[in-house]
Amino acid sequence: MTESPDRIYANPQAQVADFAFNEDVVRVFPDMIKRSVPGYPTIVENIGVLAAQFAQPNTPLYDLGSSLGAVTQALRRHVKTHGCKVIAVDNSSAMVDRCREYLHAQDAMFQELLPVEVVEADILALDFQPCSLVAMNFTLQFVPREHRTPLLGRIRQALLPGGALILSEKLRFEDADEHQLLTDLHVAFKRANGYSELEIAQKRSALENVMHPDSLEEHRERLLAAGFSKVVPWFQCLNFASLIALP
Ligand SMILES: C[S@@+](CC[C@H](N)C(=O)[O-])C[C@H]1O[C@@H](n2cnc3c(N)ncnc32)[C@H](O)[C@@H]1O
Ligand SMILES: O=C(O)C(=O)C[C@]1(C(=O)O)C=C[C@@H](O)C=C1
Repeated sequence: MTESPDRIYANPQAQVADFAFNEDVVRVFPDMIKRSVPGYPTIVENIGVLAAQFAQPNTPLYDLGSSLGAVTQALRRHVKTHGCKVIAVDNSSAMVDRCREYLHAQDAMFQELLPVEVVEADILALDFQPCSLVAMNFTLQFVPREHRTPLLGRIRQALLPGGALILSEKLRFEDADEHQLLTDLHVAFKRANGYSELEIAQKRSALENVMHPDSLEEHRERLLAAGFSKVVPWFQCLNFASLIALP
């Protein structure tokens, strides 16, 4: 599949619109997320590896905010548990359409993959089935803050004993110096991946009203308040981290 380079913010814009997961973003998304999120390929692949340890026979695995299905594909590469299926959910119709195309291509290439259902829906309105794994890879940061604890509570209620939530997020840091250092290093990461100062600045302003990262401490407290018993960080690269939360 051809991968178009992300040039969305390459030219000066009189007014930078709020970031949206629309067709323009869909076209460049694989390139955009790899060049923007330090550790993204490692996180995605290892969500598959971790999921295989938690998946239980005859249960669904959720990929919430699935975008083009990168996590769903990793789940299908690694989870061999009998009777599992993946439910991939996203509320962007542009993402869902392209995700279905990618997954059909994967179906045609490999036999015996877990079945997948791609659902166009708001994860806040989802009726969760009892499940053994939920992955949210850089999705919760786009959910309005007041909806985060109730959503995590519903996920906790749906998780079967022995299951897990894998939650990846951009982090902010409570210590101002630490926050500044890791923000500067993230900018250096984007620069090293070929983004110009203009692209970095315009994307920052596009995300400002749309994406609201929390600190690791806030995540831990919220997950415990939502009923999870244990929160274990398993990955951090600069200001991006992934956690395992156990029911
Ligand atoms: C940064 S992307 C996720 C990347 C993807 N998980 C991956 O690993 O490639 C965030 C996704 O969450 C989706 N999203 C945001 N809020 C949502 C909601 N309330 N319900 C469903 N999907 C949502 C967006 O449409 C977008 O595709
Ligand atoms: O923080 C940034 O600058 C980002 O580009 C992050 C981020 C994300 O974490 O989801 C934001 C939007 C795109 O989906 C890709 C990456």
